[in-house]
Amino acid sequence: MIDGAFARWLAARAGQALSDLRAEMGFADAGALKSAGDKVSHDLIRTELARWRPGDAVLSEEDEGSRLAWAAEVGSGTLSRLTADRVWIIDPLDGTREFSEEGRADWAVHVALWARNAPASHGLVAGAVALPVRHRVLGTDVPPAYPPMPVETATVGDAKRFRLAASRSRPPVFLTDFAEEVGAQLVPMGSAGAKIAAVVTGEVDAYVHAGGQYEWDSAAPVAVATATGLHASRIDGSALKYNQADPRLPDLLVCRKDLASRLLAALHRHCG
Ligand SMILES: Nc1ncnc2c1ncn2[C@@H]1O[C@H](COP(=O)(O)O)[C@@H](OP(=O)(O)O)[C@H]1O
Ligand SMILES: [Mg+2]
Repeated sequence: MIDGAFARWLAARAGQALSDLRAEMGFADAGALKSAGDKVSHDLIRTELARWRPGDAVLSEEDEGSRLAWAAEVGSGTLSRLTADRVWIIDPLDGTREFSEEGRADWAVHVALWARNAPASHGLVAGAVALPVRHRVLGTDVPPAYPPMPVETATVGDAKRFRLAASRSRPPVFLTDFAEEVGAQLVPMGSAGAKIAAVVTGEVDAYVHAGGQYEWDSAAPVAVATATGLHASRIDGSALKYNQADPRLPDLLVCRKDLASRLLAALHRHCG
């Protein structure tokens, strides 16, 4: 199976396991549901990668020391992903908080493949984002149409207003001022994958994040977004880089290409 189709299959399987877990455990103990979700999805993805892509390295949010490995291991040269030609960058459950809240659909499974000799600047050659509650998997194997087809926003009252997705729990500090300047209506949402998927499908026009994130939070959705033709970059306009020694990737902008220069200029004024 080619990598894009494999990523779709894997994200869908993990998403199904997470939906089953939610149905089994219910929502009475949010902490237990979050921990079980992270573990069930991580274990499933790790097992299938070991079985079907045994020669590839893996960077998963749920690996022990995933956030700190760069500090401890880079010096000793033991971090195998840094010399590997192919690295799967995985967030087994993005939007863990929302996963544990009944009725919410803004959580996702991220599966991305980084390759050393990739033509794209970010190095991502395949990716899939599963949105289990929506029974949808977005993937690079069948990139969604570009430009996105905006959905009806009539219920919001101002259908033409620019819609900007941002974290509902940790939005950038400059977000309110920035939104005001660009005339955007804020759409708070959980999960980086769900927010980038909302840009891909046209539910929102852009997603801005700053203040902290890791490679696994954005790799798969950025792979899909760029495969469709969307703009994805750091908020200073520089390229998103993956499989770096330090997996922190604290900010990003995803939007249609025609909006990018205006939004980057405004971002520069607010945080440059
Ligand atoms: N300031 C921050 N520092 C580190 N991670 C952050 C962050 N803000 C958001 N994230 C991570 O980015 C993902 C999307 O966040 P949000 O829902 O707030 O937009 C979440 O991933 P996980 O759910 O996989 O932990 C969250 O942990
Ligand atoms: Mg995440």
